[in-house]
Amino acid sequence: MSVPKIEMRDVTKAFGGNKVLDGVNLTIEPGESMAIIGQSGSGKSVSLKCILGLVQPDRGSILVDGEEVVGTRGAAMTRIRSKFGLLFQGSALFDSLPVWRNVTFGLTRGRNREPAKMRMIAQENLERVGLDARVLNLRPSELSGGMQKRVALARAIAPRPEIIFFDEPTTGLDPIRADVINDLIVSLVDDLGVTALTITHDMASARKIAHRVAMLYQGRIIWRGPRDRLYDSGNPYVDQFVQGRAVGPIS
Ligand SMILES: Nc1ncnc2c1ncn2[C@@H]1O[C@H](COP(=O)(O)OP(=O)(O)OP(=O)(O)O)[C@@H](O)[C@H]1O
Repeated sequence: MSVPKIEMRDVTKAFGGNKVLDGVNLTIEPGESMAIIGQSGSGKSVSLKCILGLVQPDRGSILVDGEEVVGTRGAAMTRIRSKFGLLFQGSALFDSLPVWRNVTFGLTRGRNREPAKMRMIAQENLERVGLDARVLNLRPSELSGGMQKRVALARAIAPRPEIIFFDEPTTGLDPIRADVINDLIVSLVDDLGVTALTITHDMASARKIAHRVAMLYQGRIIWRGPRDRLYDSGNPYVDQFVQGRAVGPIS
């Protein structure tokens, strides 16, 4: 078997007396698209930050291509992070910069390097997300929320990361625009052959984007399975959550 792209082993994290992760185990294979679902406050973002090396777990191990992330700093962590692309929840574009510089930000680290080449790279990545050259010189605030998401997607893929993290990719979009973004994510993941990890409470998005879904509850992964089992999991916690019922084992 190949080495998993990402492996979380018994990851535990508390903030003061609040035990947020209580032994999370999760394996994501190369080329796989995984979604973590769970209630607000269930620790989805904390799990993501642990993988990114932004939060240090109290216990456990996180391996990326077999390399330990926990406790890794400096140049070694920078090298691991160079494999990552991230689509933030609120798009997080810089409004002081035109679209093309936003898209190439990860390549130039904010410096104005080789503008002609960077504009070409921006244009190529914008085309991949269905935007044409007319947006290159616009400011993000001149775009709709759906277009801003596309620009943020173009920025996430521009450095050709091996792993892309999608943090609530459909938040703030109407259901139709959300579905357009879901479709785009599916085709980008397929075309670029990347590994993807999405955290979301949008079930339609999880079902569309992910090959497999894992549910976090009380600090543990209580269910994992293929996306077409999400509504047929046989797990009362998953059932209640995906159907959005107020009554059930989750109080
Ligand atoms: N830096 C921190 N310091 C203290 N507590 C934190 C910190 N980061 C997260 N928490 C706590 O950890 C818990 C889980 O938060 P997290 O943001 O991971 O939830 P989530 O599942 O991503 O929720 P949402 O869907 O609302 O984004 C919350 O109770 C939160 O208050």
